Amino acid sequence: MDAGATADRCPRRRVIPSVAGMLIGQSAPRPAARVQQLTKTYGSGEGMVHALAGVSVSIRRGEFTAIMGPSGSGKSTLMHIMAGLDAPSSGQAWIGDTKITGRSDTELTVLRRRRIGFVFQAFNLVPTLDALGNILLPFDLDGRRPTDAERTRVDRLISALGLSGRLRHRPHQLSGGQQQRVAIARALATAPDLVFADEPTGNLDSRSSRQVLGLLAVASREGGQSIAMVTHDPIAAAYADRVLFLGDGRIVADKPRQTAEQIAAFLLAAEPAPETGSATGATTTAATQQVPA
Ligand SMILES: Nc1ncnc2c1ncn2[C@@H]1O[C@H](COP(=O)(O)OP(=O)(O)OP(=O)(O)O)[C@@H](O)[C@H]1O
Repeated sequence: MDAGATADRCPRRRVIPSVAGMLIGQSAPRPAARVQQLTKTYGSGEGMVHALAGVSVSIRRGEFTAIMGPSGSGKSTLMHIMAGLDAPSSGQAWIGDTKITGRSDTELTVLRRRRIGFVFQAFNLVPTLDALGNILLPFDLDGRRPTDAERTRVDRLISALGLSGRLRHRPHQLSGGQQQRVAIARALATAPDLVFADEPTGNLDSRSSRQVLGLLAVASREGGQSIAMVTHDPIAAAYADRVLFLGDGRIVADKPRQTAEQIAAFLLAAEPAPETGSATGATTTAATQQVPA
């Protein structure tokens, strides 16, 4: 683990000399995560799939980034490699200043536990723990109890997510949406530097979705947390500061905050052509073009 683990939260100020010899402070926050020339190939021969075909991109610190694209475009693969849950076929990945490609499973487990929060489609809740036990699990796994300030923060999350009346329920006693909200509270409980969320609103009604997206937006805007969220939903992506679009395992567009209508229009224009003829099994999109990191 590198020494930058705690320092990463506080972007260093890069000092550059002006022409007059004065020193001008310029904020140059390092990215929360980045990948370079990432490829991921599954299978071989005729069945080979290029899930990622040379992706270079950064998740900026303190920003809420949405990752969109057609089904099979590589969104989950990219997120899993960025989070150290999967290894690329080639290329490199960093979390903060820590290069994660080539690290051992043990090192990656500690890194994830300390610095990353996860919300996945399959909630990954522990069936034998009640909702509160699941929410507090990151502290248990780190071998410590929450501080008073952390407990206050957790209580606020529980209340904001409407879970106060469900804390003693085990996952099988909760609805899908409630389980999803428990997973979100757990992901944000330790205020990790970086939160990866894969379709976090996939199982939620529109009111719960707004609550969750609002929480993620506040976590980045006020808490300085960096959020990377995979979503198919233009309304969800409209909460983000930045929207990355994937197609054919490549970044095809990188846009600042968009309205849901702008996002939907872009997705429509990028829909796969009827006859793709792709040899790789990946889809060809009208808007496919590599965008530099
Ligand atoms: N374990 C695997 N074995 C073989 N192929 C895989 C595997 N995981 C993913 N793929 C393939 O890699 C490509 C990218 O998959 P990925 O799950 O990253 O796409 P996605 O954009 O997240 O899709 P969706 O929106 O449907 O979840 C797809 O063609 C998929 O079939």
